[in-house]
Amino acid sequence: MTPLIIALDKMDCAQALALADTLDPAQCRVKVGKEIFTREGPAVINALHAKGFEVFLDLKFHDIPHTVAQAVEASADLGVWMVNVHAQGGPAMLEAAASRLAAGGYSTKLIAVTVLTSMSEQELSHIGVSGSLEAHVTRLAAMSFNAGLDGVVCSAHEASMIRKATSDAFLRVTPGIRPAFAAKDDQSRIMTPKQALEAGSTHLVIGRPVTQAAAPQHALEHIIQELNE
Ligand SMILES: O=C(O)c1cc(=O)[nH]c(=O)n1[C@@H]1O[C@H](COP(=O)(O)O)[C@@H](O)[C@H]1O
Repeated sequence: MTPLIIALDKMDCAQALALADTLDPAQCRVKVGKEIFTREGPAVINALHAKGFEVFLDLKFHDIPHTVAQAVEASADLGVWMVNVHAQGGPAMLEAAASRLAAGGYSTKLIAVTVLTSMSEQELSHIGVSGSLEAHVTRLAAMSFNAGLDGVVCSAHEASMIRKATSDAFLRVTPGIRPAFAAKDDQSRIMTPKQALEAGSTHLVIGRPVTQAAAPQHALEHIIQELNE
């Protein structure tokens, strides 16, 4: 199955579905995030499922364990392929979420955001995290692995380190992907799709380079071509 996940950001339901119509569910999965889900709710997920897409619901839950377990279960009830939480919520929160999905027999994958790809080491120090960014990401990834999650969201720069600290099967979902033809935007720790897979990513989250392109399907095909070169 394809490693590509296209982030449907900054859109309403009609725009997201129009964009999805230009994409091929055999070539990518789609990610529904806070902006569109807050506007449109589960209807957008149902519509994307009806078009044959597997959906990553990216709401990055971060709350007390009980609340997050309930929210993750509610997401799984929507039939989504993947859902995420913030690893910074701590081991009890992560374990509550993972064990709730396991107890319910859900196949929805649960992953945790380590350190956002927009953050630099300097910014991390502003929120009181001392030491290297890599060490912090690895610590959060190991914690997520031990709590029974399926993987993490991280920068491709950290993917190989995380694989070593966890397992090959532990998913490394990496945003901050910028094909050779695209602008960096607000992302800080970026890589091209090909570099990211070579560096140990299992899945690539790509938003603006595809969604803001004049011809999104053409941009997606360009990325697939870059991957195959
Ligand atoms: O969880 C995410 O998907 C995520 C985590 C992270 O650390 N950085 C990050 O950029 N993302 C998401 O990945 C997508 C990246 O979009 P582009 O920067 O437009 O490619 C956005 O939907 C972000 O919300």
